[in-house]
Amino acid sequence: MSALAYAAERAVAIRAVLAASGVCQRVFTKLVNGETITKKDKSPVTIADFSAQAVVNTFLHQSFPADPIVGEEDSKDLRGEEGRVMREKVLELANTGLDSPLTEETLIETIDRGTFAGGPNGRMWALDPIDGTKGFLRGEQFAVCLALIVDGQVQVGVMGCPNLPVDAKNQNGEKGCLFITVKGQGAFQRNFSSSTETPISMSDIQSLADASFCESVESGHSNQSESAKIAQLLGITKAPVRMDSQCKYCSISRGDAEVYLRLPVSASYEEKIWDHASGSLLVAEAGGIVSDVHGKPLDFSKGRTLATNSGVVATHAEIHGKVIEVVQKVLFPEGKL
Ligand SMILES: Nc1ncnc2c1ncn2[C@@H]1O[C@H](COP(=O)(O)O)[C@@H](O)[C@H]1OP(=O)(O)O
Ligand SMILES: [Mg+2]
Ligand SMILES: [Mg+2]
Ligand SMILES: [Mg+2]
Repeated sequence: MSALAYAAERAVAIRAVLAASGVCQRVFTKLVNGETITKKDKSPVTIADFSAQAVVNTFLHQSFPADPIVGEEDSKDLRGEEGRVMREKVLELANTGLDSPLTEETLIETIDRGTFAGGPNGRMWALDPIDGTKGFLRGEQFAVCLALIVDGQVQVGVMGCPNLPVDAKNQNGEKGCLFITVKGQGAFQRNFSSSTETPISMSDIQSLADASFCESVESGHSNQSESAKIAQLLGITKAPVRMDSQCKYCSISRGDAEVYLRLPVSASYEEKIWDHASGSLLVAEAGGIVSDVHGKPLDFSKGRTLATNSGVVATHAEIHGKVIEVVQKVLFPEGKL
């Protein structure tokens, strides 16, 4: 029997994401204010973001040394005397997730392997070492997200969600789950505590009146007043589930909610490929459709951002057309684009 496509990449991605998730979990209880830097775009970054990127990049380099990486973080804030305190903490933390320790020098080099510009040709990994840093800092949802993109198509996606209950019906039960997908091979969940994988699929509700939708906690990331109007027009009566990070893609993929809306807040913000690559393949493999607000597929071949897309609409395949129709009506009432 021939091995399944991308079996090696899948296995390495799982090991890398589990190791990086462990690093994030270990640091959480020890984080203090001074260990958070505010980036140029006003978003926070912590020692855990840098360390998780170093850990994943190390695993990728060991197994696929020729593959470029599009990673969110770079080492700028860790360099020189100014970055010394942060650099030492990142090094110590990253090495808790690695068998062969990095040095200060190899740490910087490893993090900066994530600076690839992306594009339409060949293999590349897209990495968000912590997606939803604000959720991470609040002790709520965040995800370590890794995807393999080949010629602009996402082929493998693995997401680690340390704070996500393994069963949404038991919010106080075990937490920490991994979501795994390979194009054409389905969507799976396993718990951090076991290697048994369970197939997952979206819920195929017949009536939108029974549906619930999820969206960002941050009103600056998604237009929540417009999503409320859309929900009302669709006949959705349940309150939205607000959650940080690509855990939203994971939640709808296993049927916790039916619709994920991410409506543009400003025309100038371009979504990053690492924020959507793994999650969008998971939803597609679980029976859903992911598009932008115009119904256009997300295009991962344009560089580090989804430059030709606007927002995200992810739903079960059966209701996607209807949801896009209403999204268009609310966002573009005059039919203007
Ligand atoms: N202005 C913005 N609009 C949309 N998304 C943003 C914006 N600023 C940062 N993000 C990114 O949105 C994602 C969080 O989405 P959500 O709000 O759905 O949890 C993160 O990837 C976050 O980056 P980061 O990875 O640094 O946390
Ligand atoms: Mg960030
Ligand atoms: Mg992110
Ligand atoms: Mg991030």
